[in-house]
Amino acid sequence: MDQQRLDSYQWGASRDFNEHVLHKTILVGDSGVGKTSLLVQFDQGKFIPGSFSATMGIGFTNKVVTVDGVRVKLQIWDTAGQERFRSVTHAYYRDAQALLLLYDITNKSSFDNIRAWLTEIHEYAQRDVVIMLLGNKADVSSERVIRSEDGEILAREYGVPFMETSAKTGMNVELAFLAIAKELKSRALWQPDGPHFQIRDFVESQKKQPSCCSFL
Ligand SMILES: Nc1nc2c(ncn2[C@@H]2O[C@H](COP(=O)(O)OP(=O)(O)OP(=O)(O)O)[C@@H](O)[C@H]2O)c(=O)[nH]1
Repeated sequence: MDQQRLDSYQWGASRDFNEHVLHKTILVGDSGVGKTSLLVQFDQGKFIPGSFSATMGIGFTNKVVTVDGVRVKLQIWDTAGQERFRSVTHAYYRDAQALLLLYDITNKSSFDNIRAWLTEIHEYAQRDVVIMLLGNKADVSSERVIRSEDGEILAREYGVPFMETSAKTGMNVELAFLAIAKELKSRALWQPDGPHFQIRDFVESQKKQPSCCSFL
């Protein structure tokens, strides 16, 4: 890899974060599936239990993820899941490079609505946007109504990677963002003769690790 290209990808022309290569990533899914909680867990490593306050509109958090020694900058947008904000959030899809699409494993309608979300994504987002499906609240096993296999089947149908997460315990939260960062870095620094990163293969290989996907 050409060092100059790598340096300009990592550091940009100045030390101003906003002038670096920022990969815009958006969290979408029904209201209450845990988008804000997932972002707070990833950004601050904590879960704030208690009353649910729905996101109004949209906001973002900048986060640096180190991938194979390279700094990858994600600008993560947290959108409001409520229907009344939908026209606002559509406008943000266009320049998104990645979309994390969440449902709640304890809420059937949030899973059933995934197809509608994917239709919207295909209508408003770029054709090559990276999409990852996440079944959140995996810690609430007693209230589970969507089997992990159902998530797998749906993800396979749409050709997107899938994993279950818990914003409460942190399960797979870093892994989900790491996978997205790896894919975006690989695309940004793509070389014709270099290895091509496959996000679905990466996610599947990580799920097979003994340390993966535990609720403990
Ligand atoms: N047990 C458990 N509760 C969760 C998890 N993620 C979120 N919650 C709870 O679910 C509720 C909704 O979470 P939010 O993160 O606000 O959901 P949201 O998707 O951002 O909702 P909108 O802003 O309306 O789109 C809150 O009470 C959270 O504490 C999780 O992984 N496990």
